[in-house]
Amino acid sequence: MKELDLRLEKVSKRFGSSFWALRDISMVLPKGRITALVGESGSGKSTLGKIILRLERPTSGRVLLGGMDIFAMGKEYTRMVSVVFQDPTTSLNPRMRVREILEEPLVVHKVKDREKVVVEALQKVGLDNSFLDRKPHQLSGGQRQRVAIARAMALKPAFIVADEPTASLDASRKRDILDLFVELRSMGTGVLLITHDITAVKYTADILYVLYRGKLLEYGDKEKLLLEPLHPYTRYLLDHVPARHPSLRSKGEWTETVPFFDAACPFYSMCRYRKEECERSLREVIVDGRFVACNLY
Ligand SMILES: Nc1ncnc2c1ncn2[C@@H]1O[C@H](COP(=O)(O)OP(=O)(O)OP(=O)(O)O)[C@@H](O)[C@H]1O
Repeated sequence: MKELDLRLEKVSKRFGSSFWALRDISMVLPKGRITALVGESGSGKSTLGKIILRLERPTSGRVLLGGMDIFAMGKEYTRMVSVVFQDPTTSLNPRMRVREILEEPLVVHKVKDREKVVVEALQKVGLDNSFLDRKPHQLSGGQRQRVAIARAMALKPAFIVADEPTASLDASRKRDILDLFVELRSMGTGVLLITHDITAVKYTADILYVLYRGKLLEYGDKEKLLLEPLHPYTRYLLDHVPARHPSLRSKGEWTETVPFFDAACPFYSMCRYRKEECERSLREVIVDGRFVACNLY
């Protein structure tokens, strides 16, 4: 049987007539691994997540699950790939009780023994049965995100896309939620962790993809990448580990050394090491087992 992985093949996404939010993205999400996708605000992370969730269609390229085009698949796809959004306040229906929130996907997919599945899912995220009859406003932020994760886990999906799942939480709650993703990995689930938070990446991820202005600039084994980043943008990103959400940081950190224009390398105008050729062409190479798109290599 073909290995069950999620695979993006040269996925591009254009908004309007000329804005490319994603350019030629190829990536593989293995099962039982946490793959982190990092990049600053506006780099295209959420757009990529939405494409995997079939909420957006790529302008070109393909997304495959176990070799099948996901846009040709039926309802079974939503059973195999589920989602945890950033803000559980908006992603959970305020009128529903926890029981109904957890049951909803089970009803859609005609799962039997729903009560048992619901209770099990709740237990896995560390909440007891007393939560079943509560509504989202009766829960703390951390508990709401636990419920969102329980809902995502209930169908035992092969993959979970988590888009900034800890952004709305304080530091101690963050760690608890990240631990749940680590547990999901041990159960064989593949996780795509979309984040701007390098600390979360350090703590959980196995594989790291670095996205900048819609282009993958570097990816590979997390340990190697954090220890010895190759791309000047990855180095820049790690030197500026955000203490706060990007929207709250001072703009000064992002000074461009020349005005931005559409060079072959999207980091051209920020890069201290740029060469003349970076304006016209960008080399993509494998160095020490990882991918880097940079003319320095
Ligand atoms: N539906 C849309 N129509 C037009 N432009 C869009 C649309 N969705 C996203 N974009 C643009 O695409 C770019 C990438 O957006 P995206 O939300 O994917 O980035 P992101 O890396 O997730 O950022 P953030 O961390 O701020 O959510 C942005 O410039 C955004 O304005």
